[in-house]
Amino acid sequence: MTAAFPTPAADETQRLLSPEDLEAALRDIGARRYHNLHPFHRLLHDGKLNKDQVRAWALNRYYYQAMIPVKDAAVLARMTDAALRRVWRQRIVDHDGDHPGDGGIERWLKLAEGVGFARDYVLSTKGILSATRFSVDAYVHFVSERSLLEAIASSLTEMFSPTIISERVAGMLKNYDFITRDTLAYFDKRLTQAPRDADFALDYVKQHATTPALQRQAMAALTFKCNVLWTQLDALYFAYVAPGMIPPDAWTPGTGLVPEAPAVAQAAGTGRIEAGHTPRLPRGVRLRFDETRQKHVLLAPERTFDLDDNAVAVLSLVDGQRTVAEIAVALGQTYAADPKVIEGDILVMLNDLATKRVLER
Ligand SMILES: O=C(O)c1cc(C(=O)O)c2c(n1)C(=O)C(=O)c1cc(C(=O)O)[nH]c1-2
Repeated sequence: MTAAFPTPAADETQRLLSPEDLEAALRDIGARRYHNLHPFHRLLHDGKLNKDQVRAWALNRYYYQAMIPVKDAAVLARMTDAALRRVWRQRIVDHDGDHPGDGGIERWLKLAEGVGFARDYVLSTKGILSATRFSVDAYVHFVSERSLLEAIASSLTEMFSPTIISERVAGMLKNYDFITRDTLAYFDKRLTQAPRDADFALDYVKQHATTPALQRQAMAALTFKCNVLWTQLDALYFAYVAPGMIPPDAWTPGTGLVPEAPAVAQAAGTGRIEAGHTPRLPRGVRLRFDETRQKHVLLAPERTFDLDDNAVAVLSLVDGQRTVAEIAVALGQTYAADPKVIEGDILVMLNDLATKRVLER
């Protein structure tokens, strides 16, 4: 099965690397293949995703988080040395916690809830992409079937995670107004857990990869794991960014969420929009055509809302001059429809936008 992995050049295959050179070779794999380089992460960290795309990331990544302790239990089951198990079992405790309400998985659920998901929907894993499931499950199978050295080496992506985590937390806090420090609390603990885990795993690999063949296996295991992470982002990009082809049964925007509180419009001071009001876009909110995704969006500071054709037709007439009733008459003429019926529909739509604070009267 190792044929599936890239074969090193012939003169490299027989050479035993010093532990330092082995570490350098492993770091080089990360420098070229770690998921910080993936375009989806670049968009995520730079604030270029809309809220639904961030939601898709949080939802799918939940499956990775939930399966990490399953993976680590499989690694633990390969260990015949009690001292080794004592160290490794901490990883399971970190994710599961010591009691209900504690641990990394719980903190990831908070992150998913923080971006709007209903907890039960996330827990059900119903909406995750099949490709996410395939990649994560492949990781669990890998550590169950390969040698202990390969299982441990495959966790070495964590050598590179502190950098990406710092970049992600800073970028998301700066670029998305729906993300708070509380929502991202998951990552606080990882900043100390990941280096501790990675140092241990790296020492183990440097000590136990004592032949050229074993060193190649360790490198291939890390390459495989980089691919586990990379393919998850490929799948997210394909489904939710471009071409935006969401597979059957995967999460679609608008589902699995906790309904937004109806009082938000009032709290935001916008008030309900009625037929006689003249709606307008608040300062900083613009109607724009997104060339990449070939659709109209409403661009608000640090947020983007996808618009359907009806919303675009209405918002093209929202100019701070026309009343809702006048907009309904204009659209009634364009579409040869009863303005009163249109007015009712427009009011629902406009008030929904007002609730999201991208429209005011
Ligand atoms: O946020 C990230 O980019 C990131 C990356 C990785 C990784 O490199 O595998 C892990 C995590 N986070 C993480 O939170 C985590 O618990 C984790 C466990 C493992 C592992 O292979 O055992 N990797 C990672």
